[in-house]
Order: sequence, then structure tokens, then C-alpha cells
Amino acid sequence: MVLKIGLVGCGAIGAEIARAIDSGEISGELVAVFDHNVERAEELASSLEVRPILSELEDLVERSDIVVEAASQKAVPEVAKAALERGRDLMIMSVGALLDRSLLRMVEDLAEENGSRVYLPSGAISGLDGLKSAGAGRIDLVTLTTTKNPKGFLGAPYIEEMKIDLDAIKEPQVIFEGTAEEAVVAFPANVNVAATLSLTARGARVMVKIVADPDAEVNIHQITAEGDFGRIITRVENVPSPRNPKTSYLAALSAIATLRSIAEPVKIGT
Ligand SMILES: NC(=O)C1=CN([C@@H]2O[C@H](COP(=O)(O)OP(=O)(O)OC[C@H]3O[C@@H](n4cnc5c(N)ncnc54)[C@H](OP(=O)(O)O)[C@@H]3O)[C@@H](O)[C@H]2O)C=CC1
Ligand SMILES: O=C([O-])CC(=O)C(=O)O
Repeated sequence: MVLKIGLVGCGAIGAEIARAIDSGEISGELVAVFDHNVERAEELASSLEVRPILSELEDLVERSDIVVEAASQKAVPEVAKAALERGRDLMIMSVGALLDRSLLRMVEDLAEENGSRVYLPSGAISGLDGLKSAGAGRIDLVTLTTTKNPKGFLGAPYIEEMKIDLDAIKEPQVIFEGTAEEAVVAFPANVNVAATLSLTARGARVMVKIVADPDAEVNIHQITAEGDFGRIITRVENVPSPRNPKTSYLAALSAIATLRSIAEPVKIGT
């Protein structure tokens, strides 16, 4: 059976996913795309060999086996409800939205009631396999230190609220420290990975430090997890997406790898 994929969000990640389906790297059919920026959706659809239709959310869900959210945290409630109420599977990239407990409960309940599966790719970080295993025991603390070029933080609510002048940063500077819950609200387009860590660590405390480094050419996510299992330390130096410096290329690749594994009969890894 060919997996019918509906894509919400035609930006950096959405475009990579669409191309991977178009080239046959993911064995599936991109049946429909939706973006509130209609021009962006049109541009993506017309760049593909097999052109998906441009549709509104409800219609996209109707046509899909799996709905892929690659839009924004704000899009998640509506997309999740539309997909899960119709029993469709769902992949969420804007994972930060799920640190809102009532939304997480809604997603879990609707998925269970309607027999849907919800996929949260590992995104721009590594080490979730070990953290998932560790969560079967006790995890005491997880820390995430994210370093990006200041231009990657442009437009973040925290930067605007605190009136931080990103152009004035001339050396590496810690611009934020807080919990994962605080971080995903303050920087919704930068540290969704904090939410993925938090959900994987099954409620263990996840503390986030964000560093703006004017010399940074890569997006670095360094993770330390400690518990009765010992300690895990991982660090990824991510190539930023050329279309969106906030987003690392690895995040798009993790979405592609997740879709591939859904479409394939043999599953590898934790
Ligand atoms: N889990 C992870 O590890 C990672 C997650 N992410 C997250 O994944 C998501 C996609 O990332 P990326 O592709 O880089 O983002 P982009 O900003 O490049 O693309 C997102 C696209 O979706 C559109 N969009 C936003 N909100 C809505 C909505 N409510 N309905 C329809 N379209 C919408 C945007 O339009 P417009 O620009 O006009 O708003 C834009 O065209 C983001 O939330 C990002 O923060 C990113 C990297 C890693
Ligand atoms: O792509 C990245 O480096 C991580 C990111 O933006 C996010 O988690 O939101």
C-alpha cells in the first residue's frame, strides 16, 4: 500500500520532505500540501515532478494516511485535532507545543480513541535512544545547551520582550536559562528539541541554556543526562538549513528518516 502523505508547512523542513518523497527516497505519495503562505505552497508544489494539490487543512486530512506538521507550534492544536479526529496518523515537528499539558492530553486521548499513531522525530539532536532506555529507570536531570548564530534568534518572543539587541552581541553570550517549558515559549522556533527531550525523559527536569555566538556557523545542541544508569553526553554540530538559519538540516533529515521507517516493514533502533 502506498502511504499517502499530507504536508502542513512548506518551509525549510516541509520542502526537504516533499523533495524526498518526489525523488522516491520515501516510498509514499505526497497527496496535498497546505501553508498559510499560499505563494510558498505554490512554489513548492510546482517545483516537484509529481505535483501535489494545494488544499485547505480539512481536505488535506481527508486525502491523507498521515499528516505531517512542519509549520509552527501555533499550528499544532488545529492540525492535531483535524488529523486525529479522522483517525489519521500524525507527525509533529513543532514538538514544543506538546509541553502544554492540556494539548498533550488531547493528542494522547484522540490518538487512543481513534486508533491513530503520533510520531515525534528526534529532530536536530542525538541520543534519544539512550535517553528512552534510561527513562525506564530514574533520570535525575537533563540539560540542553543550544548555541546558534544571533541571526537564528531573530523574531523570538523572548528577544523582543527583553529587547535584546542581537547585532550588539560580539562574543558568545548566554541569552536565556530556564526550564524546557519556559524555553519553548520563549524561543518557539529554536528549541523544540527541549520538548522532545522532556517527553522522552518522562517528566524528568530538563534545563535549557541558550547561547548566541556571533562566530557560530553551526547550530550546536549539547545534552547531558544523569540518572541511576550513569551519564549520557551528546553534542551535535548542525549545518543550518540554507532556507532558515533557525532550523538545522538534521531536523529535516530526521523527519525524512521517520517517514521512511513508517513506510518500511523493518524497524531498527530503540
Ligand atoms: N523538532 C525539531 O527538532 C525541530 C523542529 N522545528 C520546528 O519545525 C517547524 C517547521 O520548521 P521550518 O520548516 O524550519 O519552518 P519554516 O518557518 O521554514 O516553515 C514553516 C512554514 O509553515 C508556515 N506556517 C506557520 N504556521 C502555519 C499555520 N498555522 N498554518 C499553515 N502554515 C503555517 C510558515 O509560514 P509563515 O512563515 O508565513 O508563518 C512557513 O511557510 C517549526 O515550528 C520549527 O520550529 C525546527 C527544527 C527542528
Ligand atoms: O533545528 C534546530 O537546531 C533545532 C530547532 O530549531 C528546534 O528544535 O526548534
